[in-house]
Amino acid sequence: MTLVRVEGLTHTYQSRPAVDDITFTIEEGRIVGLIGPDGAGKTTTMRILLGMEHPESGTIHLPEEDHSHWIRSHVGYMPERFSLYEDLTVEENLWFFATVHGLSEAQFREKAAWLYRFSRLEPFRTRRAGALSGGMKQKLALSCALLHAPRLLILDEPTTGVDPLSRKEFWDMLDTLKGEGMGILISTPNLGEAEHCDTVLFLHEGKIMLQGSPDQLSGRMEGRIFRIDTETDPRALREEVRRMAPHIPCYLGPDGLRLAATPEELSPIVSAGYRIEGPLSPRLEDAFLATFLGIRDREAL
Ligand SMILES: Nc1ncnc2c1ncn2[C@@H]1O[C@H](COP(=O)(O)OP(=O)(O)OP(=O)(O)O)[C@@H](O)[C@H]1O
Repeated sequence: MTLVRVEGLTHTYQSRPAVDDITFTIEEGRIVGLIGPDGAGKTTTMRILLGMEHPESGTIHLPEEDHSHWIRSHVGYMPERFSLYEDLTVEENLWFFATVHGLSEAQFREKAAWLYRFSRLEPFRTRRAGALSGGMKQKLALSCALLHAPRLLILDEPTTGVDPLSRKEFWDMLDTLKGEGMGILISTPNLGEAEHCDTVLFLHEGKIMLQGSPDQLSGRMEGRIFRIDTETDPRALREEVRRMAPHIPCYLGPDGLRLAATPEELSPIVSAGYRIEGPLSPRLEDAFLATFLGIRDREAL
């Protein structure tokens, strides 16, 4: 079932579009990722969906006519900044949010028991939230957002600044929730996390530059990814290639300098004597970086 359908959403701050004509849907049991650098429009998109900001144009369809009621009843939200009470313990924070959502004490006890198992926060229930690690704080914030059993979760950069192990645990939790049918909208500046999403929206200056499943997006680069070994100075090599072929997106990867181009476009580099390998099997990161660098280079030319 479709939980949210957004069509042509546009919002401007001081005559600069923060969100520019974006359209997407969120289904039950699916994770939609808003991927993009700082200022791309991820938070603004979420704030509009939550009714905190009124879009200049575009429409939002939710399963109920009364949007405010549906959002209050069925949406769990984790804002970008830690928004819990640092002086309250883990349990007191959970209890506070349970009362906000009108849970009875018995309902709270049942839900908290499940959340403690789910988030593995049980041993820390009497610890002040301010004394938790970054990863545990995020698990507590997620637990608070889950107390009223939402159907849709909106998570604004929940894994930024979180250590890799906690980040993996956090994504495991999201996969479990997805398996139970929850729809999830998550934002991140981290390209690696996009692999976990069913649909990825790559935003740049408020516009969707790429949209699709990770396989669809990497598939677009089939036959277009090549590499050169960077045995000497990788950055110097990148600058040299950019000088020879300024319109070809190239970026340093773990296996050398990667180039996104057709074999014909690579001919000036081959003629200069560089040994180019490929085409390689494209990664999702190739689709993002080639698109982003392609736009930036076009703007610079
Ligand atoms: N309240 C505001 N007033 C003016 N400009 C704003 C406001 N909120 C956001 N913007 C601008 O809108 C654009 C999109 O910001 P937004 O916060 O949605 O991006 P983001 O992708 O979430 O990045 P970040 O992670 O930095 O928040 C940016 O250029 C930002 O400066």
